[in-house]
Amino acid sequence: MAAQSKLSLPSDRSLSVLLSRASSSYLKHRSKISRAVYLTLFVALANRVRNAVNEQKAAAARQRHRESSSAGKTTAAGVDPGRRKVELNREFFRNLFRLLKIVIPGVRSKEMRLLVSHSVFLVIRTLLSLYVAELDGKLVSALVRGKGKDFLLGIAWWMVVAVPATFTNSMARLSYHQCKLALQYRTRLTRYIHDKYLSQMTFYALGNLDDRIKNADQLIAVDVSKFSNSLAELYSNLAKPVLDMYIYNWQLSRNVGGEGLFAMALLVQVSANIMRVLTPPFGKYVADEARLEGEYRFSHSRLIDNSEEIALYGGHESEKTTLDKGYFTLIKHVNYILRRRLYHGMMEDFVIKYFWGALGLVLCSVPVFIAIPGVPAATLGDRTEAFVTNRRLLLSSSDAFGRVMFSYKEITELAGYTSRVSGLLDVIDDIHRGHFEKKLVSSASTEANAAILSGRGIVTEGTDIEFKNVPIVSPNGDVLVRALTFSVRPGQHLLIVGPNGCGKSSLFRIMGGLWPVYGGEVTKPPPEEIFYIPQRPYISRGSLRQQIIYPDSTLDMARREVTDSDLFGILQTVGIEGIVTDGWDEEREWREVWSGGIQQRVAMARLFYHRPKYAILDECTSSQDLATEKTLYDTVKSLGITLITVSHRRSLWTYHDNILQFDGQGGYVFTKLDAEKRLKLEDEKEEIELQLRAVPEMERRIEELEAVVRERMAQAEAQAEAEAEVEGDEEEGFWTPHPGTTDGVRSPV
Ligand SMILES: Nc1ncnc2c1ncn2[C@@H]1O[C@H](COP(=O)(O)OP(=O)(O)OP(=O)(O)O)[C@@H](O)[C@H]1O
Repeated sequence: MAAQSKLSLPSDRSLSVLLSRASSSYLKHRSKISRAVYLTLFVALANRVRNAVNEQKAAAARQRHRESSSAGKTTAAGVDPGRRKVELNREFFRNLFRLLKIVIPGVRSKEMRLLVSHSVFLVIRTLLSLYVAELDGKLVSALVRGKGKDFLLGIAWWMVVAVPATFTNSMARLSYHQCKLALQYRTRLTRYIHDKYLSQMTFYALGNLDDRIKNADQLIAVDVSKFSNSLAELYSNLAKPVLDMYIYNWQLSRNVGGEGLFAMALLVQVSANIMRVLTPPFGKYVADEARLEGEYRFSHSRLIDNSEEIALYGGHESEKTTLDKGYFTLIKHVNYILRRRLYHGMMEDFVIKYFWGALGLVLCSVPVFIAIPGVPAATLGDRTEAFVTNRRLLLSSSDAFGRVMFSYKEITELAGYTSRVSGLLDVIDDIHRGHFEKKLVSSASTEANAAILSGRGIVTEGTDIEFKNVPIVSPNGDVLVRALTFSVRPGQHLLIVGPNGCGKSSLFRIMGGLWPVYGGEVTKPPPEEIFYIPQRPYISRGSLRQQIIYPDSTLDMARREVTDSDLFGILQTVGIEGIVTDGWDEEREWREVWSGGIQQRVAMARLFYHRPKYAILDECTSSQDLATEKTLYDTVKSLGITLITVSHRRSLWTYHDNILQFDGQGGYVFTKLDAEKRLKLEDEKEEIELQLRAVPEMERRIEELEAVVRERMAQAEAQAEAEAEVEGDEEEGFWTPHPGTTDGVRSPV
């Protein structure tokens, strides 16, 4: 300190002379030095760009090599989006640009207006800060020189400037613009995703036919929001410091000389590069954390969805283990990130606050120590003013630079969210193109199955339902039936039977367009002409009316000219008019209010409301007694609806004309169904089966009886032999006393 204060004294002539000589020689060669410095900078920059391009080319080549070695298994996304590598590379910028186009759709959009007004406030704020820095210098200078009037005037002006400065500060600062922007981004992105997610049955395919996305709900509800916040925050945290850096440094370079500033910038750049190398991949950490959060949340929602079953099984301990495991995996990861952040924060603090702070002070001292020739020596007041202004500028500039540096962490976090959200969009687009990716089970790996899986069938619209050589393939790649051919014409009711898991419901999934058609030809009427009632009735949210007309809206109902009293009539038909207690607008959690049987009848009521051409009834009356089932089926037929029924109940045979019978081994029979004849045959068959079932018991009884007979025969033989022996003895004059007798009386044998 002592040495420094000594150096700064103007009386230290020798040093001043030395410095002024150095500076005059520096000024003499200033333009040459500048040229050399800028040339060096340019060469360094060009080298960095060339290296970056080479790196990208090498990465692309590596990626191509990876893709070609796993041909046929890659997707548009390439890697499982939940786990793909998160880096600040070309892919990140491509993805970010794609999302930016969604969240800021045009120059006239609301988001653009918000961004522009935000930016304007940011510029005004920086210019005002610049002005305040100068004012501060003048005030301190007036203080040092003892100029009271100047000082008071300065203070008054300071207060005047404070009014617009405060307003711009609060407008430019985070809260208002940033939150508004984040909300706008989220709305745009959510709408965009909802449009795609709920079109072409994508929500079904994402969960059932493709396993690249694990928790789509988490991605849409949480990650989109985090991405939007992160993007809005980044603009505030990056745009302002970059602008500050530019303006402050420009002003500083005017005050202290461009080369000094450049030298300092070079040092800062080197240390920043070192820091960047040492910065952990926070983007990947964030993406992993979001994935683990999703998995943990999903375990909880599964517990809630199946609470009754789990409670009845007494499965709470097993569920607790699953939940604990999910939670601790997440927490372990969060703790790991925290530790990495701690070390990284310490390094950042040291470099940015202390090392760069010291560099800044050295820079501020330039005009103090170096007297510029031709320029009159500065007075103490001038030097103070210059120092205070420069120091303020420098503090703001280094603060801005620090924030740019810190924002690297935020950028990597944004990269994490960008990767997850764009991963979801990639997979959705892929599904829309008809490309699915799912880990196939072993049976799918046979060549014959692979050939079926690689094919695609034809789907056409018609009045009948017809399948010609269509394979039924499960999403796991299991070929349930190689080539199925059958047809349903209006009025020709079809019954489908077969063992569990043979592919009965899968047929409807293909018919409904949920599963791809891997071959053959499918003809089917437009979707609105087929109504499907599944095994488990779906009860939606909303009013009682909405339950009956689902998926129609009340507007559709009005368009169909159906009234509430018509609905009541339908409920009477299915025998549940009692559920209307508080009017049609009553809203409750109907799934919990109604029993399974009532839910099935509500599903049938929907069918009577929609009155389609074809009704697919997939075991949907299993909880009904025979009399109710009869009423329901009679009503369906009386409405002219053609039935396609899956049921094991013989009582339903009489309602059908054709039968499609699967054997569960990949074979099937499609034929006319003469219910009466078939029932008779079935009765006879059952009788014979009953008799056959008794055969083993009869055989066992025969064996038992044979054993008894054999035993009796053996006993009789033994007795005969004994008698023969006794007779022989008598003839020879011997007699044997009978046991228990002593009188020598002969006992009869
Ligand atoms: N989303 C899915 N992902 C993977 N495999 C599936 C999926 N849905 C069904 N499967 C499989 O397809 C096969 C046929 O199922 P399907 O539901 O068609 O049987 P089903 O004949 O209707 O049986 P059930 O009489 O028990 O209802 C089963 O092995 C089943 O595991």
